[in-house]
Amino acid sequence: MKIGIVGAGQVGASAAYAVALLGSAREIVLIDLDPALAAAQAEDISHATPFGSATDIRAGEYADLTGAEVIIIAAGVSQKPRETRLDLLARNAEVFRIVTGEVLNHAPDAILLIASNPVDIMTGITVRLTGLPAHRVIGSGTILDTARFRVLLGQHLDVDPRSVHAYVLGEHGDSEVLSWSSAAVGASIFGDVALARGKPVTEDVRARIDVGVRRAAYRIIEGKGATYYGIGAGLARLVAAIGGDERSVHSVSIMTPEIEGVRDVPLSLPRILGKGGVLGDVMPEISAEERLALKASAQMLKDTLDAVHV
Ligand SMILES: NC(=O)C1=CN([C@@H]2O[C@H](COP(=O)(O)OP(=O)(O)OC[C@H]3O[C@@H](n4cnc5c(N)ncnc54)[C@H](O)[C@@H]3O)[C@@H](O)[C@H]2O)C=CC1
Ligand SMILES: CC(=O)C(=O)O
Repeated sequence: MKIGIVGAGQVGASAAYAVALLGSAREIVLIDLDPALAAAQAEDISHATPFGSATDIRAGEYADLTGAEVIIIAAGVSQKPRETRLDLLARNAEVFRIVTGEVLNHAPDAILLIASNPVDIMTGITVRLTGLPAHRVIGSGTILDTARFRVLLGQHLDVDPRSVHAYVLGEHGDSEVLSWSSAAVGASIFGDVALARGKPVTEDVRARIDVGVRRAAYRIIEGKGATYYGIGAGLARLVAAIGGDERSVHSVSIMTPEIEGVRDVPLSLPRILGKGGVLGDVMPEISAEERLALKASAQMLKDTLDAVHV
């Protein structure tokens, strides 16, 4: 499969590196406003391929996207310390006006994977700008928050996070909803396993893990200026799910007709991914408190998107 990545900065390059190691695509084209950066990233990552997979990676122009089945958009500005994701909206909306037009001209049939922040709003804006159906414009949404949640839940129980099934719903951002009520280890309820293993989910444990997930980006950006390895691996995983027509479940963001009474809103729910993009939703049973939080997150995202004029 051929894929394109627009934005060859830290996130775009990390995604390309992860795709090359996982072997989730045969060919990668990297595009950036700064062609020298794209060329340098492509050359550097190509030197990893003998250790990973037979992936051809090169820098290119928009015309080189012809035939790409998936295009990751990671172009634009990123948060500086103390900025929120929503603070990036006006600047990245301008970038997307240019980028989406070029992408559509050269790869009208591609599935778009949006990574730029605020990712839910950028996903909604991309649907508006391109007119593509919702299932083909997929924001990485809460894949990273879900991964952070699973890591911390796994650490709490000393269990492999791949055996922890838990989702973060709603916004990829401050209003996100950690669904504790639907969290599971293997096929058992997380809280029951925690109790049985002598590590109950107390208020303190919940608060520590909530901050660990919700504030992760702020902590990492304070420490090293940006986050990129986690999302890079997550994007490569989504590419594999689509390219391999896996029908695996990931918490990604798409324009959603209705959730908790809020209509036409971009947000994350667990969804089935395959060749055509999003093939369906797998909404977990969640508590009344989580439903209220999800409604508030959805309403905030809807109000923010409605206020954008593109
Ligand atoms: N969805 C998620 O979970 C995450 C999203 N992000 C977001 O990803 C985005 C990229 O972050 P980084 O890679 O760290 O930033 P970066 O600054 O390292 O890279 C952004 C790249 O976009 C390029 N660019 C800007 N305008 C462009 C245009 N018109 N056409 C083509 N390329 C253009 C820049 O030249 C730059 O190389 C940010 O919005 C950031 O907030 C970051 C981490 C996680
Ligand atoms: C930057 C960002 O969105 C994150 O690391 O979650």
